[in-house]
Amino acid sequence: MSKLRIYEYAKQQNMSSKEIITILNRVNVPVNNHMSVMDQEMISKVEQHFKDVKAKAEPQKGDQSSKQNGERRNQGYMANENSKGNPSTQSPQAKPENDKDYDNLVDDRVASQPRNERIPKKPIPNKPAGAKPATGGTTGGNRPSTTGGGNRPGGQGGNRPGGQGGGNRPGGQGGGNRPGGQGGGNRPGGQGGGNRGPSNNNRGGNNNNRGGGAGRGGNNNNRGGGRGGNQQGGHRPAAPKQPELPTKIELMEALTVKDFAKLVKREPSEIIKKLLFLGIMATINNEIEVDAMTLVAEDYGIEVEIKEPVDEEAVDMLVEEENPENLSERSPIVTIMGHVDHGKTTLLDAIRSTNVTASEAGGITQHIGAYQVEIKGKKITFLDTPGHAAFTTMRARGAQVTDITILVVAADDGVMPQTVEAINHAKAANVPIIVAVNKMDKENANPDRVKQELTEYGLVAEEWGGDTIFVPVSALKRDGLEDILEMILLVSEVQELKANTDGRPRGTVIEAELDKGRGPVATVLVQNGTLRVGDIVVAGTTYGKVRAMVNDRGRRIKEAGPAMPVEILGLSDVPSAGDLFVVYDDERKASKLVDKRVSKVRQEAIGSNSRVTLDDLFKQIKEGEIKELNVILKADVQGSVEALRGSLEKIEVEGVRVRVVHQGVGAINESDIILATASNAIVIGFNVRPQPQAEKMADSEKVDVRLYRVIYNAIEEVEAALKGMLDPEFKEVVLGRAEVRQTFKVSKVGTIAGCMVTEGKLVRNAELRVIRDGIVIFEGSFDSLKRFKDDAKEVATGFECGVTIEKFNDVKEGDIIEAFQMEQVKIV
Ligand SMILES: Nc1nc2c(ncn2[C@@H]2O[C@H](COP(=O)(O)OP(=O)(O)OP(=O)(O)O)[C@@H](O)[C@H]2O)c(=O)[nH]1
Repeated sequence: MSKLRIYEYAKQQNMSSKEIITILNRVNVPVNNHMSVMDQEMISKVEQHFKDVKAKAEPQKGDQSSKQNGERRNQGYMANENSKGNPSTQSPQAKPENDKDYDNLVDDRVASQPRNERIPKKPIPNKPAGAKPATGGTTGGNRPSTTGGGNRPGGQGGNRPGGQGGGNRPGGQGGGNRPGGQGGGNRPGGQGGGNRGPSNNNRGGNNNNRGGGAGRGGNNNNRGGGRGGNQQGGHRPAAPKQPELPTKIELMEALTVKDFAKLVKREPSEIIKKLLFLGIMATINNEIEVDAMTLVAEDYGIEVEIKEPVDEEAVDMLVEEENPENLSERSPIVTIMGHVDHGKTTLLDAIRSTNVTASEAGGITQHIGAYQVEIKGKKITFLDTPGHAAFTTMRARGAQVTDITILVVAADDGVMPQTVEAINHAKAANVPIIVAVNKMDKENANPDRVKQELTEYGLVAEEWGGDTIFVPVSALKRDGLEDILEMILLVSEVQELKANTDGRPRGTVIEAELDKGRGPVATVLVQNGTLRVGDIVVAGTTYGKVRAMVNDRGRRIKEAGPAMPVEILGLSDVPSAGDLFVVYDDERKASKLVDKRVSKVRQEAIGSNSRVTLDDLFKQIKEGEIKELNVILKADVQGSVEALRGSLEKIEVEGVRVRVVHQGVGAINESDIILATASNAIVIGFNVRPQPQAEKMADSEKVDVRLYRVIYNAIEEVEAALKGMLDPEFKEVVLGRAEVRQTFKVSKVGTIAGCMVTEGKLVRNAELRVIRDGIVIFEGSFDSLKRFKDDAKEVATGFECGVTIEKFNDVKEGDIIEAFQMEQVKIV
């Protein structure tokens, strides 16, 4: 029995850990908790204690239960020890001492014990009805009969957990004198009075007055008696049978009381009671920690296995360690970045149309967010979303897709702000940069100036002693394209890019949209393994079976290996750009994971929505903390949403920023407008239109909906709008004046100025100033404005009123109170 822990021993004894701990404390062996190890000596002491109690009890009652096997002895022990409920049949010494805690514990244990758990498995002879509680006595059902002790030979009490309560309740002692006892005598069951016990006992002398109660007792007992034989005495037919407890449960993280109750197949109220006993106040929807759940479960005798919570997100992110033997070379994935108009799109298009993969030549180019080209028998994958916005968004989502960055700098323009940003992004992501000095065909092209300027950012050309590759190109004339591609291959060789074609397929969503005919369509970039039609894919908050795959030439394919961009059909919803995807073997597991993610996202959304209120916005603006333009963003594809969001959120006009409160793919609908009203937002649609209903609603709610087809225009307009939001000009408007005719000092209120409004009106919510002899002596707000005894919102010329001023009591007769407010100057 080495290393036997208390909870294990308790289980063996069919007792709760707490009971054993209590007994150990009583025999002067202090222990910490249910996990404490019990040595042989401790076990002996506990067993000796059982024996002592049994020995004390036996002479008094020929209790059968006490002769039962060890499994039940605790109950026999409890019952006997507490059966002082019937002084006439039991010796008061049966309970060794008056240990209040102990009694409570026992009482609690009994009260909360699931009946079927504690009922002896063997039939108990000669105990037909008495063993069960009267049907009518619900309480009796749960805490047996205790009382029973009173009417029946205590021994029976001993057989059932129920038998014990009497000891705890003073009423129990009355048992002997109660009619219940008589009832028992009259009835076949004999013990019926006992069963009704709890209520009778508790009420002591009331019993005698409650003939009805006694009568019920009798009935119950009769019934009980009738069934007793069949039911082998120990069980109670009347009480609804509780479902069987699980033998083992797994706990991983905090659960609500409701969920935990479900897990252990018990009523939440019962769990709440048990928690209370542990000193934990919880309601049905409160979460309870694993520790508390363990204690409760063990109290039920349920084995608990604690599992480390598995962070599915982390599992997804985890790129399994691949055996180097299984790895093979893969193509590089390239992103093109650079300043506006420096030729990113032209370069991407030029490369695509001149270097299509040999096998795909002839196919019709399709925009799927990425494409592959071939040079010297090797492939290169280009992400088709130029600009660092998309790149950063993906990176922010944990997607490290890019292996190499092509930084496009126009030779006639040189380094510009977005060139610098692009450099910083690439550096932050640790991605090597190849500089494409574009527009070399232009007369004023000055590649040396570009090289010179870039040295400032740590990009030093090889010929100048650095290690950055500069390639002069003309995207327009398609010059230097091969050079660029060769350089990409060169850099990627150094990088030794590898993947396992047979590994678990995983990768990143490049863009996604909802296609009217095809449903959610996502372009994914496979980064490891081989994605096949029929695979079950989880991507962000969506999943599904890959129904079909289409490559960048619009051809249907069956499988896609590493570094291959492919459009997939079959997802249940539209994922977001930058979402990682992983293939799962089990569809159920996939759906469970997605459910979890969806509810997490929803909760986050609720959290953020609650912040998007006008009140809050006003507060923030008033406090000068943040000034924001709230925006709801809708676009045709996820890629545009992300790109637009990235750019918008970078705009900052003198401290005023854009905050995207909601974004999505698809038409602008009514719920967008409702959200816009609630959050005082404007709606930006990119390549989408509002639905007719939404348009109407926007009109009536005066929501500003702006539609664009060019990202740049959207950004420009928003910038302008933000400028309009810069601190508006205010001017003061005097609303009225009043003369103080009299003052009254009232304790707790302060000075009340009795006034006569001489000009305009006084307005309760306006600001005020106190003017004495032409000098402003105080500026503040009204504390109260009254007409006679009633609060007034405003008081007009010619009327008297009472005014108290916030934080100012020094008002005097003859003072002028001027009410004013600040009004925004409208810029026309
Ligand atoms: N002369 C010349 N013009 C070029 C070259 N490459 C691009 N252009 C022109 O430069 C302008 C901008 O080119 P884009 O490819 O749209 O530039 P971009 O960087 O993609 O611009 P944004 O999408 O606005 O960020 C277009 O008018 C192109 O025709 C080039 O090599 N030579």
